[in-house]
Amino acid sequence: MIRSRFSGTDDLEFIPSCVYDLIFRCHPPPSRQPIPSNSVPTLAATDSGASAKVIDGKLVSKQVKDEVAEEIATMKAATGHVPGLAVILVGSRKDSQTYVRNKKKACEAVGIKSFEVNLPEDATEEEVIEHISEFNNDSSVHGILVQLPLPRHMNEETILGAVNIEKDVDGFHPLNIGRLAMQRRYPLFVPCTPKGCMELLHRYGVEIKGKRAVVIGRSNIVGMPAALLLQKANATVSIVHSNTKNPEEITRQADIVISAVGVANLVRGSWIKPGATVIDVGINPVDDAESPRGYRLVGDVCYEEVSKIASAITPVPGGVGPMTIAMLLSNTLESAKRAYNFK
Ligand SMILES: NC(=O)C1=CN([C@@H]2O[C@H](COP(=O)(O)OP(=O)(O)OC[C@H]3O[C@@H](n4cnc5c(N)ncnc54)[C@H](OP(=O)(O)O)[C@@H]3O)[C@@H](O)[C@H]2O)C=CC1
Ligand SMILES: Nc1nc(=O)c2c([nH]1)NC[C@@H]1CN(c3ccc(C(=O)N[C@@H](CCC(=O)O)C(=O)O)cc3)C=[N+]21
Repeated sequence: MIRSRFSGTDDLEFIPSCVYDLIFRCHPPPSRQPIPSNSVPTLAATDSGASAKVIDGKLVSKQVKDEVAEEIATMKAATGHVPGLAVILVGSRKDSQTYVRNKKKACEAVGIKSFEVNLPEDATEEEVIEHISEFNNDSSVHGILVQLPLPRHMNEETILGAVNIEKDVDGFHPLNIGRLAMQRRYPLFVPCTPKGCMELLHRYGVEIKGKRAVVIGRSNIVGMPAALLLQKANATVSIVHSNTKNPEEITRQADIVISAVGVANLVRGSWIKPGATVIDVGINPVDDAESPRGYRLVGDVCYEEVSKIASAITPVPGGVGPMTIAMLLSNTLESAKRAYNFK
């Protein structure tokens, strides 16, 4: 019965208020892992003009993955169970195939069992939902990820809404997003990329409370949840998007900038307040004949300029990207711990 209520966004309108209370009852935020002794050093304020500290997503993601692997081993010893993550890929986009392959490898490395379904580009929405339902009912699966983007003939909302919210390790279900947007409420899962940005800020000791933050981009999977998380952490948040008239002036007010746009070198040095912390989510391929792939990846931020003005900056690659995967593993472990009541 519950599953049918959660099975599509249209159904949300029909949830009576008593059920709403139940769904949105306060869920405590997950406890934070202690920062290990080999943790990254806390940032010291840098003078403007000096070179920014590099926020090393590869290093932090390794720390997170080590912590996840250790907890999984302990859970396995105590319960006999390991977490399971199911990934559904529709179509044959090369970039999506690479992401899925990398997720699978990362799962194996920490002891998460991975399940994979590959469907052709012309699969129907019903077929995808059938696979989701199977995973919803499989007790060895604790996380379900539907790789985005989906083919254009599919309704993303309907498909993401079919995932059991207790297995929504991407945090994309409308109810999890809804909880993120509510005061004093917490979702069962926070979307991995924005969660990875927050984890980087936290582990590098960047203060958020009372600071001004600007998020560039407002997509459902990155910009919007990133802005909500910063606001929940008591920053004063502005959002810059494609219709914003004076993005440079607004961004220059920020102590913390998160850019998630998909335009190479959009954010120039002149956009940044001296000493700001800059998190670059963008992943943009640019032609490079010298690279074995024929292209290399750059962020949204003009690294050369901004690293001279900011106090700290994430590189691309090696910044937010590896954190996204680490947070997916962490969310999957969190889900399995809940399923087995393992603290
Ligand atoms: N590192 C990681 O783990 C991940 C990286 N990414 C990368 O992050 C980037 C963004 O991804 P995603 O959020 O999915 O992208 P979307 O295309 O869904 O959203 C882009 C956002 O940027 C805004 N925008 C577009 N052009 C401009 C502009 N000139 N100035 C200001 N805002 C602009 C859009 O505004 P509007 O709403 O008005 O259209 C939109 O809100 C991509 O490069 C993607 O590859 C994505 C996911 C994970
Ligand atoms: N349901 C769903 N969930 C997602 O989280 C999701 C998705 N769909 N669709 C696509 C985007 C993109 N994304 C990235 C993950 C890792 C890197 C990553 O590890 N990047 C490396 C570089 C990798 C390379 O070199 O190719 C880095 O930045 O260092 C990047 C991007 C997750 N996404």
